[in-house]
Amino acid sequence: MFKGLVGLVTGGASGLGRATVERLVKQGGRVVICDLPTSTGQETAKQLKENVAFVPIDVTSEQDVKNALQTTIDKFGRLDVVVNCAGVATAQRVYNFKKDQPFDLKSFQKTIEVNLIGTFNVIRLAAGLIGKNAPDADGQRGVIVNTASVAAFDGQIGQAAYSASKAGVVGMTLPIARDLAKQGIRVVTIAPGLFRTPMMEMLPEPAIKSLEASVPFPPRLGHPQEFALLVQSIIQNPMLNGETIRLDGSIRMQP
Ligand SMILES: CC(=O)CC(=O)SCCNC(=O)CCNC(=O)[C@H](O)C(C)(C)COP(=O)(O)OP(=O)(O)OC[C@H]1O[C@@H](n2cnc3c(N)ncnc32)[C@H](O)[C@@H]1OP(=O)(O)O
Ligand SMILES: NC(=O)C1=CN([C@@H]2O[C@H](COP(=O)(O)OP(=O)(O)OC[C@H]3O[C@@H](n4cnc5c(N)ncnc54)[C@H](O)[C@@H]3O)[C@@H](O)[C@H]2O)C=CC1
Repeated sequence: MFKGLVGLVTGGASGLGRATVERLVKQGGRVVICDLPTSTGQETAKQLKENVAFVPIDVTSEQDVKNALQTTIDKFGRLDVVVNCAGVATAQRVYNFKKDQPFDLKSFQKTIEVNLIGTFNVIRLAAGLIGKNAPDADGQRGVIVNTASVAAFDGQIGQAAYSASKAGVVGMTLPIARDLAKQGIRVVTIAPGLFRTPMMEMLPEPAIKSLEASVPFPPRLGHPQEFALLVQSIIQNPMLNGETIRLDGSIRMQP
């Protein structure tokens, strides 16, 4: 189905990103995994064999992302799809009155830096490469998929930084889609609910259980493969553009 397609997946060593890499490869695509040097990207690429390459990057670095794009060209000759999954989760009260301590500003900045600015950094540099593709019969040159979160809309206590970063991703989706429309590049954001990944497993099990029980249907955490399935649908459906899609079993998170 994706024979000839070349993808670049940030955060591709783990969780939702990894499931996306696996699906793209299973459908015949070739993929560059971009993740931190400390991640399991190298092992993941080895397991998935010759159609996958790993480039250690920090998404916030211009030089790192340029290197990843150069490797994509050197190894696979083109770039059709970017999936931005790299992200970090933080939880802290705006002011901890028990400890008389304000939210750590560096932590707020880091969350915005990785989740919002990192996503934008990858989009702005990758767009230049995707835009060089010859257009298909519909005029399309490629697709960019971003990952926000339902926390962009109903963030819980402690999620000020995380929600702000993800709301930024939602907010820039339409203007970037409009901006890149002339070039035939679509931009779509997924806002996942709760998915069982290493990020989610950082929460204490009782918190996971209570969150799980608050999903109307199906009353469970999502499987990363279900995220990857939506990425595939977005790539396949040319009318999806400039939109954020919630993928959440209709959860609306409580305070
Ligand atoms: C990854 C994704 O993209 C998907 C998601 O967003 S999944 C949702 C993730 N949610 C989170 O990460 C929640 C983050 N928040 C927290 O972990 C904690 O609120 C916190 C660590 C920031 C603060 O903890 P704390 O200051 O120790 O608060 P704590 O003493 O536990 O609780 C204080 C009060 O707030 C309530 N509370 C704290 N966290 C809560 C929560 N997540 N939901 C509901 N109530 C909460 C407690 O019930 C308690 O209530 P009362 O004292 O009024 O009875
Ligand atoms: N798991 C969930 O329930 C949800 C996850 N999300 C979002 O989905 C995305 C993927 O999350 P998960 O797979 O759950 O988490 P994960 O923690 O399993 O994977 C995130 C990956 O991003 C990488 N990463 C972090 N900072 C990076 C940086 N600066 N540069 C390059 N790579 C970096 C990590 O090394 C890791 O491999 C994140 O953006 C997250 O915020 C959104 C909603 C729900």
